[in-house]
Amino acid sequence: MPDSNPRPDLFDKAPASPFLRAVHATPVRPYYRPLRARDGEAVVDGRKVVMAGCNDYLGLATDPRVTAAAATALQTYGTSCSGARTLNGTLPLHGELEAAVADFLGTEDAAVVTTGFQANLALAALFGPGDAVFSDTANHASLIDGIRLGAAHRLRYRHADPAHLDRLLADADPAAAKAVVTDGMFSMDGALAPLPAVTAAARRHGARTLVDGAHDIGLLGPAGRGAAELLGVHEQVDLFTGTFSKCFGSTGGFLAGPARVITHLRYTARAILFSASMPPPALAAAMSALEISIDEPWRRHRVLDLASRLRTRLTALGYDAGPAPADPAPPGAPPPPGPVIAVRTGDPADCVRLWQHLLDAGVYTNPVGPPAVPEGSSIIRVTLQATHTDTHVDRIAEAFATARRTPRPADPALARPRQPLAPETAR
Ligand SMILES: Cc1ncc(COP(=O)(O)O)c(C=O)c1O
Repeated sequence: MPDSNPRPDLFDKAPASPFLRAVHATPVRPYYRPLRARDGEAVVDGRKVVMAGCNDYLGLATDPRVTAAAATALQTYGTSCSGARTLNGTLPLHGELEAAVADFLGTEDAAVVTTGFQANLALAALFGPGDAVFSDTANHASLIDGIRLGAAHRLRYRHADPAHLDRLLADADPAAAKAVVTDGMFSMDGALAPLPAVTAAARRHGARTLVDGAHDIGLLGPAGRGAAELLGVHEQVDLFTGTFSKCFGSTGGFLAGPARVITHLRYTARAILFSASMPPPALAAAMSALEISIDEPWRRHRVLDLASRLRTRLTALGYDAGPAPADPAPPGAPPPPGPVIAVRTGDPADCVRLWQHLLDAGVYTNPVGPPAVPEGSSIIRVTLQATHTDTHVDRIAEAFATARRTPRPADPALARPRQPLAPETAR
């Protein structure tokens, strides 16, 4: 007799999201594709293509100096510290990297942690009961999770909307300790947070400003210290988080700010206390890449120049390649200055069809749907690197041009009304 009332099974899960279901209804399989990337190119399925979907913006992850530093640390210290910093997972390299990060950002202290995601989870240790945290709706998932793990009241302000933030701050309990939390450069479309207005609103209401510089520290600003430096408010930011996995050719994360805060986090943040520390090769690679990024500013100038040229070309082809001027809403907000170009595509099937066309034409990109972008939207996320040649960029532009010329039932990537990328729902 079949069980008329079967018990639910935890393992019976529907495909993750409408976006993924729609993608899986097509023959295109864009995710978890094994590849090997180096110097602006990648080998995918045995074929060499232009790599336009990698966050190694400064091209340092395969730089021989960085890999040699990692190899030396590997030989000297082994593969792993096999434990957390507190007890048995601290090498001299951890302290040296922390000093270098603090020196670079001009903060009193810094703590390095195993990933950038964990750096943001560690923030939970700051957010106690009775506190209030104000979060941009387009913040990275790790920031959202760090806030959720904490005990503070969470209030979300509309993406890049400091007037909305200001209103929420004004309405909040005056007795609550407050923090405003935002990405510096938003990961999916490369738009800058309006940090001058955000930090001003925070100050007006006695709130601390916490900025995740995962995509912009090492890249933007006169000294490469990030979006806050570029926008002239580096000193107004109270605490930075970041990663070594994008500009700094490695893996790992950091928090940088006042010594008393960093000490508090070292002793209380569960993401630090209960996880094995950054491994030796990653530490040495990050240290080497940080030094190179400081010594070789041409890298950031080069990638920003290439991105600006490519963005112009894609827009001229008719693509909605951002910045959507309405996206970072505030008047006078600067356009995305960085190496992330979001080509808006709309329908998931069209998004992955365009992705497949680009790959067939020899260009690897990233198709992105919800929850990384708002429900109902999708993008082809194109990223550039300092190690790209002009020819690489020509090939990217040409692949997009041929997609435009390829007849297809109404190509939705073209001439589509601009859609803001700010998620309306929590991720
Ligand atoms: C804005 C932002 N913060 C944090 C992270 C997490 O960094 P990591 O990859 O080092 O865990 C990412 C990674 O994509 C990110 O984009």
